[in-house]
Amino acid sequence: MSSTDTRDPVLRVEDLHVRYGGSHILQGVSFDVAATGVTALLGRNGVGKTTTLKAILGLAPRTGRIVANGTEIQKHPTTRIVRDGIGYVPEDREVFGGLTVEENLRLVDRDRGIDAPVVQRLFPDLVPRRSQRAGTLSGGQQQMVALARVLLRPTTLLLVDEPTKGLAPKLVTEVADVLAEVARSTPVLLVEQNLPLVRRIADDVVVLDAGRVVHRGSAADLIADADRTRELLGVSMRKEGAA
Ligand SMILES: Nc1ncnc2c1ncn2[C@@H]1O[C@H](COP(=O)(O)OP(=O)(O)OP(=O)(O)O)[C@@H](O)[C@H]1O
Repeated sequence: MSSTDTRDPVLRVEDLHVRYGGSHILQGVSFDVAATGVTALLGRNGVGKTTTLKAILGLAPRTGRIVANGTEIQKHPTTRIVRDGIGYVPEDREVFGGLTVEENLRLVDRDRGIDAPVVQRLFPDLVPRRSQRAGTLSGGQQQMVALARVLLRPTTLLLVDEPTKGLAPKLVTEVADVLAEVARSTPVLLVEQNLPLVRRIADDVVVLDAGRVVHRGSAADLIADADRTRELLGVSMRKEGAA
């Protein structure tokens, strides 16, 4: 048996700092992302969640240690980090509204596009919409195009920033289902404000406050503790709350 534990994290972040000018945005953030399932990165508005994702990707000026798949990446440029398998779906989705679903996907995978097995398996709803302009899709379907575009490349870890922001409840559920399915094969670090969704699909949570980690643990345990959740996030779930 190798000494490598299958529970070794896919990502380890140690003492991550980000400064913008005189602002010290991340102040020594450390956490692991498990090699399976969904790890949710939570926190009130403006605490540094998006900055954490950008720092992992090299899109924010950072110091500290970041180990992905056993390799230190904190000195690598973004192009290499992405090429080595860290996928990123930013908050604004960035689909090309004037292009069809198929064209959006062919920009990444010229040969297979929507016919790629990963798209057929994870995003079957997109298949009959291959000739539809992406700008006319629902917000949930646009999110699926954005996810599919990233997953067309070999991905060992997927970073997803607030994928359900602004979506109607039914579409939130659709996106949650897709993310849960994605996470069966690719670990996900998810920034999300929707607690019912976090309870439904996340295994672990990391909570930031003012640029520091203030809580790490199981998603179910945190959300079951309404007082602690309210203390950390300013909101909590009623017991009967549903996703
Ligand atoms: N490029 C930048 N230059 C200067 N300050 C920035 C920059 N990007 C983010 N910030 C600041 O860093 C802090 C953290 O922002 P960030 O977007 O990471 O928070 P967040 O937790 O993702 O918030 P939200 O939930 O509102 O998206 C905020 O005070 C923000 O104004």
